[in-house]
Amino acid sequence: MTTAIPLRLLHPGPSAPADVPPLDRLGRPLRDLRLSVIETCNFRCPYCMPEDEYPRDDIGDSASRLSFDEIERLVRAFVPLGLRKLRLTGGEPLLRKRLPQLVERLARIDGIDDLALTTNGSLLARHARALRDAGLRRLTVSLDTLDPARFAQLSGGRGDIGAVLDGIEAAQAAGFAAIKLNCVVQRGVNEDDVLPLLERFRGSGHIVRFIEYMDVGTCNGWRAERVLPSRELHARIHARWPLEALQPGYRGEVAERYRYADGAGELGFVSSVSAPFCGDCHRARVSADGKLFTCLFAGDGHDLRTLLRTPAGDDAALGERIAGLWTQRTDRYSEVRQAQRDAGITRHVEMYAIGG
Ligand SMILES: Nc1nc2c(ncn2[C@@H]2O[C@H](COP(=O)(O)OP(=O)(O)OP(=O)(O)O)[C@@H](O)[C@H]2O)c(=O)[nH]1
Ligand SMILES: C[S@@+](CC[C@H](N)C(=O)[O-])C[C@H]1O[C@@H](n2cnc3c(N)ncnc32)[C@H](O)[C@@H]1O
Ligand code: SF4
Ligand code: SF4
Repeated sequence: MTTAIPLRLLHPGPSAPADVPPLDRLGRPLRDLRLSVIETCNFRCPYCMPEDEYPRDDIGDSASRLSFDEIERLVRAFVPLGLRKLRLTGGEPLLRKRLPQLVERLARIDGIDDLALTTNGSLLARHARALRDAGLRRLTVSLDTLDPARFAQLSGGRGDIGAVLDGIEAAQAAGFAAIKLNCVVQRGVNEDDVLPLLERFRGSGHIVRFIEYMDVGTCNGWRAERVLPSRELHARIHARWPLEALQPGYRGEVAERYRYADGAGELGFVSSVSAPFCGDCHRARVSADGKLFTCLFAGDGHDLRTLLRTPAGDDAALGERIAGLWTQRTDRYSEVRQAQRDAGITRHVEMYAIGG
C-alpha cells in the first residue's frame, strides 16, 4: 500500500518538486487512468462505432499498439504522479491476445489500489477465470438491454445477449462480485429496457448503472432529444421500487449511488450530460497506440509512445512528460458542451479509441 497523496489547492507549476503529484490548472490531481489495450471491437454499437462508418473488421494495426512491456513501464511512470486506479478498456479489451498476462503484470505494481476492466462481455465466459487468476478484482460489463433482438441491433448486428449473460455468470463463478452492469440509455431506443434490467439483477449483488447517452466521437449522430436525464429515469424507477441515496464511495465518483429501500441492493446513474462532474475529474486516458488524452472529448492526444520507444527515453523523462501535460490541463467539456457545440467545435476522439 502507498501513503495518501497530499492534496494541494493550487497547481504546483513548472518549478514544483518532482515528488509532489501534479495538479492540473483547475487544481485536479491525476488519480485514475483508463488504458485502452486495443482499438478494435467485435461490436458496432451505433452510439460508439457505427457499422456504416466502420464496416470492416481490420481497422487495427497491432504494430502501433503499445507492447506489454511498454504498458507496464507507462503505468509505473504514472504511479508517482498520483495514479491509484487503473481501468483496462478498448475497443473490446478481451480481443487483446494474452490479456491475462498483462493483468498479472499490472496487478503487481505497487501503488495501484484498484485494477478494473470494462468489457462488452461477449468473450467473458472464455476469459473470466484466467483474468481472475491473474489478479483482476473488478469488472464492468456493458449491457443495454436483455431483449435479444434489441441487443443484436444495439451491437450493430454482431452481439448475442446469451453470450453476455453467460459471461456474467462465468465471471461470478470465477469469483467476481458486485459486477457493474453499465447501460447507456437512449430515449425512444431502450428506455423500456430499464425496468427489466433492474428486475433481473435486483438482489444479485451486481450493480446496474444507467449512463446518459453522450456526444462522444464524431460519428454517432448524437441528438440532445435522445438523452434521458437521470432525474427522469430515477423518478420512473423510484415509482416502481423506492430508492434511497447513498454517499459517494470516494471523491469524484462518476456514478451517483442509490439503494433499493427494500434491501435488494445498489444501482447508479452517470449523469454526464445533465449534471457534469468535470470539477472532480481525475481521469487520464491512454489509447492503445500510446497517446495521452486529458478528456473524453479531447480532439487530440499527446504522443507518449515515441518516448517509450526511444532508447534514451528513461522513466524520469516519461514521468516529466506526463506531469507536464497534466499541469497544463484545463478540460471541462461536459460543463461547456453547449458553448462548444454552438461554436462548431465538434472534433473529439472516438470513444472506441479511448474506452470511456
Ligand atoms: N463525460 C464523462 N463521462 C465519463 C467519464 N468517466 C466515465 N464516464 C462515463 O461513465 C461510464 C461509466 O464509467 P466507468 O468507467 O464504469 O466508471 P468508474 O467510475 O470508473 O467505475 P467505478 O470505479 O467502478 O465506479 C463510462 O462508460 C462513460 O460513459 C468522464 O470522465 N467524463
Ligand atoms: C467504449 S466502451 C469500451 C469497452 C467495451 N468495448 C465495452 O463496451 O464495455 C466503454 C463504455 O463506453 C460506453 N459508451 C460508448 N459510447 C457511449 C456514448 N455515446 N454515450 C455514453 N456511453 C458510451 C459503452 O456503453 C461502454 O460501457
Ligand atoms: S468499444 Fe464497446 S461501446 Fe464501442 S462498439 Fe465496441 S462494444 Fe460497443
Ligand atoms: S468531460 Fe472531460 S473533464 Fe469533464 S468529466 Fe469527462 S473527461 Fe473529465
